[in-house]
Amino acid sequence: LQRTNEHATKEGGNSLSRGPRLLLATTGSVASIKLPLLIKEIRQLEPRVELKVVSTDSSTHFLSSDELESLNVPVLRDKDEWDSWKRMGDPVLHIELRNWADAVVVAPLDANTLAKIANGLCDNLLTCVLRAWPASLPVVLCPAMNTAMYQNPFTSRHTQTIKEVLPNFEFIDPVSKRLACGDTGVGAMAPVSIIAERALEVAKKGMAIKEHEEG
Ligand SMILES: CC(C)(CO)[C@@H](O)C(=O)NCCC(=O)N/C=C\S
Repeated sequence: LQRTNEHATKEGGNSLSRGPRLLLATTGSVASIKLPLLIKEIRQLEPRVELKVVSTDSSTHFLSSDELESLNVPVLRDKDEWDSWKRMGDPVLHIELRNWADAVVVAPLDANTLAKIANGLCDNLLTCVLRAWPASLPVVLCPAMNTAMYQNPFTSRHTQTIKEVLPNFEFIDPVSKRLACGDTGVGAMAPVSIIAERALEVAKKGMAIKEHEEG
């Protein structure tokens, strides 16, 4: 329980005393291997940033646990939700994270999670955070998938739906590069440098919005 309380906003901490709070998320794309690079880049740009990571169970195939340990960042998984709630009054992890973060960056966003967001599905920690996410705060989605998957009509339909229903969600589109399966084509996650720069911009914007809302 102690672990999850750390997500609660610190009472009395004035806004100048904290850096932007960024929730990074990885999903079931090979591009999840870029998480350590993304974290390093973000910390170089803004050493005061506070980071937490949510990794879907599919994503864990691409992230070795000892590599995650060395990242020196809390990585929350679906099981953490179940470990931390036993009875009424216990913290609800996806709400704790929703209240803690100034912005969310999903890098990489796999086709499955794109489809879930577009249809309001929330069957894991990440999609529950996004389903509860405030309309006033930013989310950045970085799709990454095989070209054939990216060209499937559902990709553009789901993307368009999200842009219409959730205008505070924005996309950093994939690029054409050599993919994990050997193909070369559109579907590779955008460059880490671009994602890191945008991640900090939206985290600072989210922090300012929250300060304004909290008065
Ligand atoms: C994996 C990485 C990061 C290597 O530079 C790049 O190719 C990428 O984002 N690929 C998109 C995901 C992918 O490849 N999918 C799986 C089957 S093709």
